[in-house]
Amino acid sequence: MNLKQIAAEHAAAFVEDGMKVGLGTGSTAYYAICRIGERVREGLNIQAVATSEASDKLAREWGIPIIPFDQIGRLDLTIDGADEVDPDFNLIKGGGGALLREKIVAANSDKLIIVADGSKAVQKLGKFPLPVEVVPFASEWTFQALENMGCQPEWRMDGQKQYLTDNGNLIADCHLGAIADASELNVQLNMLPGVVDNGLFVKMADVVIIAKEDGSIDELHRP
Ligand SMILES: O=C[C@H](O)[C@H](O)[C@H](O)COP(=O)(O)O
Repeated sequence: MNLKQIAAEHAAAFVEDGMKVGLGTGSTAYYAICRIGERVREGLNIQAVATSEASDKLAREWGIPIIPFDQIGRLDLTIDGADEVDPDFNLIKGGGGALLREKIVAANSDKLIIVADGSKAVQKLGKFPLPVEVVPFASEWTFQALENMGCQPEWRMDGQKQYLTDNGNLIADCHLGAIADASELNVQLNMLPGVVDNGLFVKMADVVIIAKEDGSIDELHRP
């Protein structure tokens, strides 16, 4: 079993009968969806929402009942991955482009459980380029505004074309280096007209599950 799978399967055990569950996106959340799917096939009764078209498809393949977001109500928990996790439970997410739906689903969850291998645990966020989701209208103007803020943005590409999120928006990956104040940066970015959201999840994670090189697991709970 690889480390992502170890962390994800540990988290899947948090899901109980009757729960409403948010399903994350990415190569770590993948294993959580598969494990939850196995449990559904064994008789676990849950309702779920997915944070991306890819996770929606995977969940349906496993037979996990997917409910439209606006019909499911408050979620008991969401299991998702992250690109970076700091000691204060702040995250960078969106390496897979799903940050907006992930943040909405996380905000609608009683508990956000983050699963990751040890490489994602950092002292300071920012080595991983911070994804910023930008509406296509006036996108070069927004890009310039990000540059003026010193964010060193770079459009995410999909071959020769600009990458498009599930919401039809663009992603500017911002090469920030160590982020001094994630909370302040989160607000500053989201105040820019044209920015839909960014990949900083400030104190949204409740539990962080890290699988380490030796196969052991750190299960950290936000105080
Ligand atoms: O947009 C994608 C998500 O935020 C992912 O959860 C994040 O990028 C981590 O992905 P992975 O588990 O593949 O490293």
